This record gives sequence, structure tokens and C-alpha cells, in this order.
Amino acid sequence: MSLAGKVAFVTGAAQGLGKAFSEALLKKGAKVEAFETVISCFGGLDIMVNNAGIANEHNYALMVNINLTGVITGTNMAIDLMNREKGGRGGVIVNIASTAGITPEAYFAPIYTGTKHGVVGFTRCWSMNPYIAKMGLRFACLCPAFTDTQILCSTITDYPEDAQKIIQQVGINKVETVTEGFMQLVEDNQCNGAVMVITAQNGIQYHRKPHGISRM
Ligand SMILES: NC(=O)C1=CN([C@@H]2O[C@H](COP(=O)(O)OP(=O)(O)OC[C@H]3O[C@@H](n4cnc5c(N)ncnc54)[C@H](O)[C@@H]3O)[C@@H](O)[C@H]2O)C=CC1
Ligand SMILES: CCCCCC(=O)/C=C/C=C\C/C=C\C/C=C\CCCC(=O)O
Repeated sequence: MSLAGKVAFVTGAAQGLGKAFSEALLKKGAKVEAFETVISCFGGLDIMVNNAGIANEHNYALMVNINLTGVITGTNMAIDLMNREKGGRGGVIVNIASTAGITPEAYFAPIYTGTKHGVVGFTRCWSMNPYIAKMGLRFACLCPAFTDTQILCSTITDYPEDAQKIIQQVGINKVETVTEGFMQLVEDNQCNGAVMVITAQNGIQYHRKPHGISRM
């Protein structure tokens, strides 16, 4: 996808990964806008990035609301705006999950892990819908491991020493590496259903595609 003139919306773009993603999109000529502006000034949306997220096991209702319900709401709004069959221009929806959405290694954060598994499952399910081709839509999911942003300063109350050990073992991604992977997902029109995993040790990789239940 050429990004020149494309309209993008990134949730949670004030800092961290959301800010870096917005800057990378702007550099390639996209317009990164607030939702109201997207409709009133640009008449549509081409790239939706559901990025906002928190890590707080103690206020789990809030965390589920932001990390999972927020992604579902943002995706639904984007589908309505982008659906070619309803006058939209088509486009890509990238949902930001985590490696915690694939493996349950972060046992000190079961609810965070649950929200991120939800994001991966929700995104994969949409990507397998046979009607999205007519709608002009594609879906992708980005799963970074620990990355150098403010969320890493979240206080881990359960098994904090274990958590620190896990962070040391897994390593910490650079924001630039995660942004590079994100841009691949946005620009590669062939990557519907991609689940991209990014770790400090192995860099950018794609997680295998799931099979239907009859083929398990
Ligand atoms: N940094 C990391 O180690 C990793 C982060 N992630 C995910 O990446 C995403 C971005 O996080 P980071 O940039 O790392 O953290 P961050 O804490 O720097 O940024 C989070 C952003 O979300 C926004 N946000 C939080 N609640 C919101 C709400 N209710 N409405 C709108 N915006 C809200 C914040 O204002 C902030 O801009 C999150 O979904 C996080 O779970 C995934 C894997 C690793
Ligand atoms: C091996 C797991 C990789 C997880 C990557 C990730 O998403 C990183 C997030 C960054 C910071 C938060 C760390 C852990 C997970 C979240 C919740 C911590 C819970 C805080 C608490 O309330 O105890």
C-alpha cells in the first residue's frame, strides 16, 4: 500500500509506540488524524491502528475495557467507515497485542495476558472472514515482547522479582524495531491475517497461521 495521502487513526498516540507509529506514517505521507476529523475533513479512513493499552492487574475492569473492548470498538467503527460495500475505500486494521497474547509466559499478569489473547483471537477471526475481500479490508496483529516505553514502568505487584527476571531473559525491544515491523504490516497488501511477533533476541517474525478446527 502506498501511504501518500492515506488517512490513518492511531489510538493512544500521545506517547510510546502509538507516537512512534504515527510519526512513521506521517513520514511516508499519510495523514494521521482524530476520528471526527477523519470523517468531516477527509471523508474516510484507510488505516486504523488500535494501539491504546495499559497494564494494571488490580483494576481489571478498566484494563479489559481499554485493552480488549477498546480494540473491538475501534475495529467495529473502522469497519463501518472503511467497508467498500458501504461507500468506504477499504484499508487495513492493525491491532496491537503482545507476545503475551500468544504464550502465557507472563504468569505475573494473567488478566493482561487474557486481554491480549483476546486481541489476537479477535483479529485472526476477522482476517478469516471470507467476505472481507469484497469489503476491501485486511487485518493484522502486532505482538511485541517487552519494549522500551512507559508501560514498562507499570508496578508489577505479583511476583515482581520473577517478572524482572523474565524481562531480563526475554530482553527489551527498541521502539524503532517495533515501528519497522508495524510499517511492514501496514504497507504489505498481502499480509491479511498476519500475526507478527517481535523480540529482542529474534527480531521480526511471523507466527504460524492457525488451521480450522477440522484440520487440527
Ligand atoms: N511496551 C511494551 O513492552 C509493550 C507494549 N504493548 C502494547 O503496545 C500498546 C502501546 O503501549 P506502549 O506505547 O508500550 O505504552 P505507553 O504506556 O507508552 O502508551 C500507552 C498509550 O495508550 C494510551 N491510553 C491508555 N489508556 C487510554 C484510553 N483509555 N484511551 C485512549 N488512550 C489510552 C496512553 O495515553 C498512551 O498514549 C499497548 O496496547 C501495550 O499493551 C505490547 C507489547 C509490549
Ligand atoms: C513475556 C511477556 C511479554 C509481555 C510483553 C508486554 O506486553 C509487555 C508489557 C509491558 C509492561 C507490563 C508488563 C507486564 C504485563 C502487564 C501487567 C503487569 C501487571 C501490573 C500489576 O498490576 O501487577
